[in-house]
Amino acid sequence: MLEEDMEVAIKVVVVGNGAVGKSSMIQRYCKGIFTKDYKKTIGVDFLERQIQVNDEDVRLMLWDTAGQEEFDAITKAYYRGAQACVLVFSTTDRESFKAIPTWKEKVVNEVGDIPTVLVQNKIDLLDDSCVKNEEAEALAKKLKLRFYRTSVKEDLNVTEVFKYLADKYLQRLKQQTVEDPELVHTSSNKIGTYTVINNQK
Ligand SMILES: Nc1nc2c(ncn2[C@@H]2O[C@H](COP(=O)(O)OP(=O)(O)OP(=O)(O)O)[C@@H](O)[C@H]2O)c(=O)[nH]1
Repeated sequence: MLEEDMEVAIKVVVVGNGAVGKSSMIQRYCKGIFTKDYKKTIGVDFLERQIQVNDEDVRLMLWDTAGQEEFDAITKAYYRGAQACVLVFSTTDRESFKAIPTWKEKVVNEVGDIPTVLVQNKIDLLDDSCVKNEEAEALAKKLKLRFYRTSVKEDLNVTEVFKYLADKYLQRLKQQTVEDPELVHTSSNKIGTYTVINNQK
């Protein structure tokens, strides 16, 4: 245990081009639902889910950021304080794959090196794939990221993505606590208060 009765809250940002399935992934994970309707995310929205990782209570706050460039100014501010990141591209959208390094850079520029995964979503549409397996794996290797293939529609691998991030974050937190016992009392792992400017869908 890190500390008796303490709940660790992790701010996770889910980023990537528009329509790759970011909102759907968060909805699937937090609410257990999937809808076929596409509604462009305006600005930022968040949902949360509580899980147990190695007997530790963890609250994941999943921040849904708009994939459209026009909302860049708003979303950038929301990367701040992020403790983990999901970089998403779609199996059927080559541009979304090509944009991954840029998304990673944007997050790193704001918050530095945080636990991050690369996700290829819409794996149920593999017949219409625009990205070869080897390419995706090579990118993950190049960026030194754990790689997951998901289908939010068919509920494949979504839980694993967030479990991995929570695990990785806790490992880092424990490591930091060993190195600096005071750190566990700082705001970095407490439940923060964030202001949602605009959570319209
Ligand atoms: N076939 C299939 N469709 C999916 C999957 N995940 C999401 N979709 C669909 O893809 C479309 C876009 O999904 P969203 O979750 O709105 O995408 P987004 O990345 O949040 O888009 P922005 O809000 O513009 O950034 C919707 O019609 C979803 O139903 C999947 O795994 N398989």
